[in-house]
Amino acid sequence: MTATTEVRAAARVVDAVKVYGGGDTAVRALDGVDVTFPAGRFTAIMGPSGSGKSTLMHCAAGLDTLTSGAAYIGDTELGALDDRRLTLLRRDRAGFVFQAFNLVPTLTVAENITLPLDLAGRRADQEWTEALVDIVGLRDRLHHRPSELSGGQQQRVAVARAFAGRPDVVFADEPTGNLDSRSGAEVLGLLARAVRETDRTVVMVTHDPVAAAHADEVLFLADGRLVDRMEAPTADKVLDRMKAFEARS
Ligand SMILES: Nc1ncnc2c1ncn2[C@@H]1O[C@H](COP(=O)(O)OP(=O)(O)OP(=O)(O)O)[C@@H](O)[C@H]1O
Repeated sequence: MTATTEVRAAARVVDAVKVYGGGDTAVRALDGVDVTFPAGRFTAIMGPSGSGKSTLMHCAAGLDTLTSGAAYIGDTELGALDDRRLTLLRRDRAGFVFQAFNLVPTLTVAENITLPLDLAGRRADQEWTEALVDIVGLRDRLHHRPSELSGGQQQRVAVARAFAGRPDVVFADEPTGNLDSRSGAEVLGLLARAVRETDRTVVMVTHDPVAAAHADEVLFLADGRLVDRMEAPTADKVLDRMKAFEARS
């Protein structure tokens, strides 16, 4: 971090409420959440199953809409955009890593990495792409197809792809859910390194304390509310915090 005291928000939600359904069966998945995801930081969102983690991430990323409140990427309020402009904003200013790697099987690793840029008609920044390829350690796999890679390698391609367009923020939803612990640790290390070395922002949903420990800060949700946050997390500290929530509920 630099010496500046002002925190620039890569993304944020203000008094975010999300209600699914209506009447007796309505579910209040987010119940008045205020969260800032600081630029240049790796933030993990944790909480028990059903606490609203995915809902918060999807609404912050413009993949879903809030019932009330506001979500911003940078200074742009997502609720003020029509569908087309929202799609463009997601494409140009956000990156995504999901549990399923979502690579295109017929394209090479290199083509998968630059696919979002190609679809947007943007030219890949050669220097940036080269740096990403080195960060994720795929230089000798660039001309392979996804089926020729291990799961961990495929997810590393997805990480490079998410950062390819220099997005303001990369949203990762259980990015290690399909990986063994060693590959998972590698992917998390790469996410942390990409944040550090390229000054990007990552917001990651996880239920795994070991994964959360790779983040700079962990936010804890319970019943759709932000109940705690932890700087410089360790897996043990996160696990203890989670146990305390479970004991209370
Ligand atoms: N499309 C939907 N329709 C109705 N209810 C939903 C929908 N999506 C989520 N919910 C409900 O909203 C609440 C929050 O769900 P969400 O998926 O955000 O939680 P989560 O913390 O990500 O859970 P998990 O760790 O199990 O993935 C849950 O009670 C869930 O059942």
